[in-house]
Amino acid sequence: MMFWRERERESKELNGGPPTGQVRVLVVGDSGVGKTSLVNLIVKGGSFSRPSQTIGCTVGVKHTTYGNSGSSSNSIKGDSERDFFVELWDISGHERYKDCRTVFYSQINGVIFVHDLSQRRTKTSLQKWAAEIAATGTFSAPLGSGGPGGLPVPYIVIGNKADVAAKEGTRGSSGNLVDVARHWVEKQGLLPSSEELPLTESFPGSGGLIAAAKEARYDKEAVMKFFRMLIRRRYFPDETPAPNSWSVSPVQKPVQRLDENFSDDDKFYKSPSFSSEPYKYNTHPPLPAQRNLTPPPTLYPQQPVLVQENYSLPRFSLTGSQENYSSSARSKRTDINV
Ligand SMILES: Nc1nc2c(ncn2[C@@H]2O[C@H](COP(=O)(O)OP(=O)(O)OP(=O)(O)O)[C@@H](O)[C@H]2O)c(=O)[nH]1
Repeated sequence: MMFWRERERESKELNGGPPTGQVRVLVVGDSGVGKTSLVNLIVKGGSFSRPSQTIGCTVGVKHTTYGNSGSSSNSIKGDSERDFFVELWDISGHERYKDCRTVFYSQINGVIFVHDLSQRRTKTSLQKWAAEIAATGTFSAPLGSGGPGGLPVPYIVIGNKADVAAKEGTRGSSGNLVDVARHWVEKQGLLPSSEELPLTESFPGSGGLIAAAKEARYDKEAVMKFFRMLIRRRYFPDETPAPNSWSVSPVQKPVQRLDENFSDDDKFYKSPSFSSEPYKYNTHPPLPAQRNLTPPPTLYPQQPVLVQENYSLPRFSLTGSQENYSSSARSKRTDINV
C-alpha cells in the first residue's frame, strides 16, 4: 500500500509537479494610506471600517488558481488548474518601524505601492519606498533591469481614497462622477456594497460614466492578473504570455514610472494612455541566466536567492518633512469616516 502511494506521489510530481505554490507581494506606502484596507478587500472582499494600525507587518493570504481550465487560465499545456497562494505582506508605514521593517523584505515576487490621492506627498514618497526595498530586499525571479529606485520585480501602484480626494478637490475630479460610478460598480456586484476602497488609480474625470465604471471593473481584474503574472514568472517562466492581454504581456511600457516626478499629478493624470492602463506596470521577461534563479514549482517555502549587486542602491533616509507628514497622516486618519 505504502509502495503504491509513494509511486502515485512520484508520478504526480513527474507529470507537472506539485499542485500548489506561493508568491510573495509586498504592500507598501505611507502610514494611513489604506494598505490594510486594501489587503482586507483583496483577501476578504471587504474592509473593516477602522483597521488598527499595523504593527511591523501582517500577512494576508489570497487563494487563486492558475491553469488551463476556468477563466483564470493562461493555458498550461497538458496540465490542469493548480492552486496558488498570494502572500500579501502589509508593511506598516509608521516611522516607528522604519529601521526594522527591512527584515520583511525577503524573497519578494512583486510590490503593490499604495498612496492616498488626497495626500500628494504619499505619492512622492513611493520612490523612497521603492529605493528602500531595492536596496535592502531579496527577490525571487528578479527582472532583467531595475524599475523605480532599482526595484527588480513587477509592481503596480494604487491610488486610494478617491472619495476624500474628490471631496477636498485635491485632483479637481467630479465627486458626483466618482460616487455614481462606484454605485454602478456595486450594483453589478463587482464590489461589496458600501465598499469605500476603490481598486483603481482613479476614475478618469473626462471619460464619462460608462468609461469610469469600466475602469473600476477592469482594475479589479487587473490586480488578479498582476498576481497571475507573478505566478507565471515564478513557476512557468517559459510560458508565452497570452496575446493582446496587457497585464500578462512580458514588456509593458509603464504609464508613469515611480522614478518620474510624482509631485506633478496633473501631468500624470493627463497621460493619454492612463485611461486604458491605469496601473503602472513594469515587467520584462527574465533573462536566460536569471531563469536559473527561479526555483522550480515547489510545495516548500522559497529558498533564499541572492540579490544581484547591480540592483543595490544606497539606502534612502527619510527627511524631516516626511516625519512631519507622518503625524499629519495619523491625525488625518482619525478624521476619516468610512
Ligand atoms: N475615506 C476613506 N477612508 C479610507 C479608505 N481606505 C482606507 N480608509 C481609512 O483610512 C484609515 C487608514 O487605513 P489603513 O488601511 O489602516 O492604512 P494603512 O496604510 O494600513 O496604515 P498603517 O497601518 O499605519 O501603515 C482607516 O481608518 C481606513 O478605514 C478610502 O478609500 N476612503
